[in-house]
Formats: sequence, structure tokens, C-alpha cells
Amino acid sequence: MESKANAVLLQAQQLTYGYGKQQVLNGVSLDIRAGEVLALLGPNGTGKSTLLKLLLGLYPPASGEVTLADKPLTQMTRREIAGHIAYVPQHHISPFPYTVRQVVSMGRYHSGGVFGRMSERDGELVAKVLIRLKIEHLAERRYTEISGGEQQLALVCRALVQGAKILMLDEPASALDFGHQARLLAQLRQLAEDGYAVVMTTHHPHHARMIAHRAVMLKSGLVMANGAPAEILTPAAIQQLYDLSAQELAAFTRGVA
Ligand SMILES: Nc1ncnc2c1ncn2[C@@H]1O[C@H](COP(=O)(O)OP(=O)(O)OP(=O)(O)O)[C@@H](O)[C@H]1O
Repeated sequence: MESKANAVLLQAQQLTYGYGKQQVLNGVSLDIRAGEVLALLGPNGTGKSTLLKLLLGLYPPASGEVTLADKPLTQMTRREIAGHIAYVPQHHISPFPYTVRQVVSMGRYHSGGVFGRMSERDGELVAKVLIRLKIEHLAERRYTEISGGEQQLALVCRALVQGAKILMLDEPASALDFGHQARLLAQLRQLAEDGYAVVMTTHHPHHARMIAHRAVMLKSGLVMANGAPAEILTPAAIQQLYDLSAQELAAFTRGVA
């Protein structure tokens, strides 16, 4: 697959999706490009996680399509998709008390590696990624016994060892302390600079401003704006996106400042 800077890796066209009678996405189109962090913003329940699941091929769109190098995801196997797209969910409950190293190693599964059959190279890759995200000290701890934030970092490691060039993260910083947020966001930016396409949902416009090359504002199942964060994340647009009055926004941003 082509991964030149700014090459379109994944394309979503006119996606619609709903649950039962509830229509959630009403015609969403966007491109995901190599070398870019794309931040997806929108109010609670607006369909950000649902959109990620369509972009990952986990849900088939009701209409429209998602294509990877011009091939619809609906015509690809999960294993094939996993070679290109890695997912960091908001929550993940491990049914078994695996160690962090084992959970991270599961990222190699699609390429044939399973616990007993991990190659030496797989093992080295896992160790390298644990160091990169600064959680190597957790490697032998049980995943079920570490904190939510530590679990999120382990899941990012699992996505990285997968070797996919498109990373999709659902609110990756939501459970992280200030230091880990700063480190993770810097890592995501670096990954884009290394040629990855990074897509993350976030509730923090300032996170988008800090690291994203592009922001997509999703409201009522439609793309309200799509562009450079500095250009589109204006106070007026943020007010509109989250239904805030000028006073509410001013009071909140004064507090944040
Ligand atoms: N499995 C499901 N079955 C039925 N309805 C669902 C399901 N998943 C999500 N929904 C509904 O679809 C809408 C969009 O949900 P989604 O989780 O995509 O929103 P979101 O923008 O990611 O929200 P948040 O910011 O709160 O995480 C919500 O109204 C939600 O209740």
C-alpha cells in the first residue's frame, strides 16, 4: 500500500448508519491520509465511535462505502484489514488475566504470531514498543490488575506492534494523567511524522490544536467542518458544536487558561 506523505490511505464516502430506528450518520465523507493526525470532535452521542467502527470495517455502512487503496472494506477479511488498520478502543475488558506483555503480543496475531509461536523478532518488537510508551515496567503485571490509564497505554502498544499504518484511537487520552497525556499526544504526532495515519476521537479541542493536522467536527450525523484545527476550531464553531453560549465558553476557557 502506498504510504507517501499525505497519500490518501482510507476513503469514506457518503456513509450512513443507524441503530434500529435511530439514524446516527447521515452522509459522512472523509479522507484519511498518511502523515496526518486527524482529530474527530463532536458532542456525546453524536456518532464518533460509530464512525470509527465503520472506518475499521467492524460495521458495514447502511449506504456509502469505505475503501482502502480503492478496495471496499466489505470485500476484505478481518485479517487483511488488521494488516492495515489498528484500533485502540475506549474500553477493553480482558476475559483472562493475561500479562501486559501477552496483551500487547496479541497485536502480532494477524501476522501469524500467537503466544507459543511468537518469533524472536515479534518478541523484540513488543519489548521495543513497551519501552517507547514507557510501560516496560508493567510488562509482567496482569492486565486486569493495572489502572485504566495503564490499560489504555497497553492497548496503544498492542496497536503499534500490529504493524498497521493506520491507527484509530477512540479517546486515547481520556483516562491518562497529565504527564501521560502529554507523552501520548507527542507519540501520536511523532507517529504521523513517521508516515502513519492517526485518527483519534477527542473531547478536547486543545488536544486537536496541539497535535492534529486536521480536525473534523461531527454534529447531527454530518461533518460540520473539516480543516486545519487553527482555522476551523474557532470560538464560534466550538460554541455551535457543543451548543454553548458565548458566556459559557468564555467562563470555561478562562478556567482552563
Ligand atoms: N450498540 C448500540 N446499539 C444501539 N445504539 C447505539 C449503540 N452504540 C451506540 N449507539 C447510539 O448511537 C449514538 C452514537 O453513539 P456513539 O457511541 O457513536 O457516539 P459518540 O459520539 O462516540 O459518543 P461519546 O462522545 O459519548 O463517546 C448514541 O445515541 C448511542 O446511544
